[in-house]
Order: sequence, then structure tokens, then C-alpha cells
Amino acid sequence: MNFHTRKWVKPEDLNPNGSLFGGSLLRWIDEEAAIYAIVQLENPKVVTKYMSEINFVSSAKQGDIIELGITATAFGTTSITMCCEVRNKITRKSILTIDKIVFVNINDYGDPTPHGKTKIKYIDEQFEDLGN
Ligand SMILES: CCCCCCCCCCCCCCCC(=O)SCCNC(=O)CCNC(=O)[C@H](O)C(C)(C)COP(=O)(O)OP(=O)(O)OC[C@H]1O[C@@H](n2cnc3c(N)ncnc32)[C@H](O)[C@@H]1OP(=O)(O)O
Repeated sequence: MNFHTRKWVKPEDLNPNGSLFGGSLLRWIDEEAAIYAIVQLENPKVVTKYMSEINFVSSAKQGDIIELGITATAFGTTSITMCCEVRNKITRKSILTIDKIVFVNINDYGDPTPHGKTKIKYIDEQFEDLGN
């Protein structure tokens, strides 16, 4: 899994216990998964359909640097399924895992539409396409 995005836990991200607010983390994950799905499906119109159980493994605190990792696990006809892990950038300790996040490729009317993708496209392949 590639950990593309790093976040610095700031005072505005904290819950009353002084640790990272779960809602902030989920917002960052939804955004990260949306960007991943847009890039993979090459369509800016995608919506979150489903998230499986969210396991908050350990907490993060103010000043921690955390990193978000997303990878595709399955390509359906109109959907893409991903898994996610968030960990501490320095200690590599796991903070959260989600086994299954499903995004659906939609058309201008908001209806599911086939994306035609079957496998992960890596960054270097995307640059190769641009160069050719
Ligand atoms: C480089 C370019 C830069 C561009 C720059 C732009 C930046 C701009 C960023 C914007 C980024 C926006 C990111 C928004 C992220 C949200 O926040 S979206 C908001 C929250 N989500 C929603 O509102 C969605 C509401 N739900 C719906 O509208 C409808 O349920 C949907 C999603 C259209 C699906 O409709 P449906 O009738 O349920 O569809 P259905 O045909 O039954 O199923 C579709 C697929 O979902 C699967 N599915 C259905 N139910 C489930 C389930 N419970 N579990 C798992 N899979 C399921 C089906 O198996 C099917 O998959 P395939 O077999 O086709 O692969």
C-alpha cells in the first residue's frame, strides 16, 4: 500500500480528550478515497457508496504526523473497492483500518455507469500515457 497523503494533527482536529477526532479522520479518508477513485476511474464524478467496519486501532495526538494509505482491491462494473490504513508516519503504528470502501462511478444524472477499468493504474503508467 502506498501512503500518499500526510497530515499534521493540529489543535482544531482534536476531540475533548485531546486526541484526534474520529470525524476529522473520516473526512480526510473520504476525500483521499475520492481522489484515488477519480484518478483510477478517470472520471471526476464518483460517489461514496459503502464503508465497512472502521477499526480505530490507536489514537493520534496533537503534533503527530499521520499518513493515509488507500489501495484498490477490486474493480466492478460501475464500482471500485478500496481498503485503507492510517498510521503514524514516524512510528508506523497503525491508527485506523477500513477493509472495504466502495465508490460508484456515475454519469451526469447521478446514475451508476460502467467505468471500463479492471486493474490499478500506477502513477508512472499515467505519465507514460501523457508522454505518448
Ligand atoms: C483528475 C480530475 C480532477 C477532478 C477534480 C474534481 C474534484 C472534485 C472532487 C469531488 C469528489 C466527490 C467525492 C464525493 C464523495 C461523497 O461525499 S459522495 C456523497 C455520499 N454518497 C452519496 O450521496 C451516494 C448516494 N447513493 C446513490 O446515489 C446511489 O446509491 C448510487 C451510488 C448512485 C448507486 O445507485 P444504486 O441504484 O444503488 O446502484 P446499483 O446499480 O445497485 O450498484 C452500483 C454499484 O454499487 C455496488 N453496491 C451497491 N450497494 C452496495 C453495498 N451496500 N456495498 C458494496 N457495494 C455496493 C454494486 O455492486 C454496483 O457495483 P458494480 O457491480 O456495478 O461494480
